[in-house]
Amino acid sequence: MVHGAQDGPLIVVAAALIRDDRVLVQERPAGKALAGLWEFPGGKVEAGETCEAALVRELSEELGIALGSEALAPHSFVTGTAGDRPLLLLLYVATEWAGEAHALEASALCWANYADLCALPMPPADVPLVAALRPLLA
Ligand SMILES: Nc1nc2c([nH]c(=O)n2[C@H]2C[C@H](O)[C@@H](COP(=O)(O)OP(=O)(O)OP(=O)(O)O)O2)c(=O)[nH]1
Repeated sequence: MVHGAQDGPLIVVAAALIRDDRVLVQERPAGKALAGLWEFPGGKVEAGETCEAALVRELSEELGIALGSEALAPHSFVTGTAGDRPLLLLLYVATEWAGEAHALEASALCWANYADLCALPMPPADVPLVAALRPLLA
């Protein structure tokens, strides 16, 4: 996508889906930027979309699960870069959704406890998000 100097940061929304004190992370598939790294499911907010609507859409596309915006609790954020562009990544927490998560776009899924999460290779921007999730995980 072409972007200009007037553009703000790239806004990415992601979810920490928590079940039994574990969080769902997915492996970015071959062919995508950061392939092979593990991430929280989510993606870019499209023009005209609210952050919550974008995340509800991404969770449906990537995992096949359904939830309403009200099920997304704002949790933490980080700033970083995505390629040459400033990145603002907003992490929400959800504990209730409908359906079973499947890797519809990722190469694999993992329900990770805190030690698992620390051992998985993740994008550098995710490090503070992992630390912020510590109290919620086994
Ligand atoms: N979903 C997600 N993206 C992350 C995380 N950490 C991190 O640095 N990112 C970055 C990677 C990408 O530069 C960007 C997300 O872009 P993406 O390409 O996955 O978004 P998308 O699903 O809308 O993908 P696409 O339609 O453009 O292919 O945010 C994370 O934990 N989850």
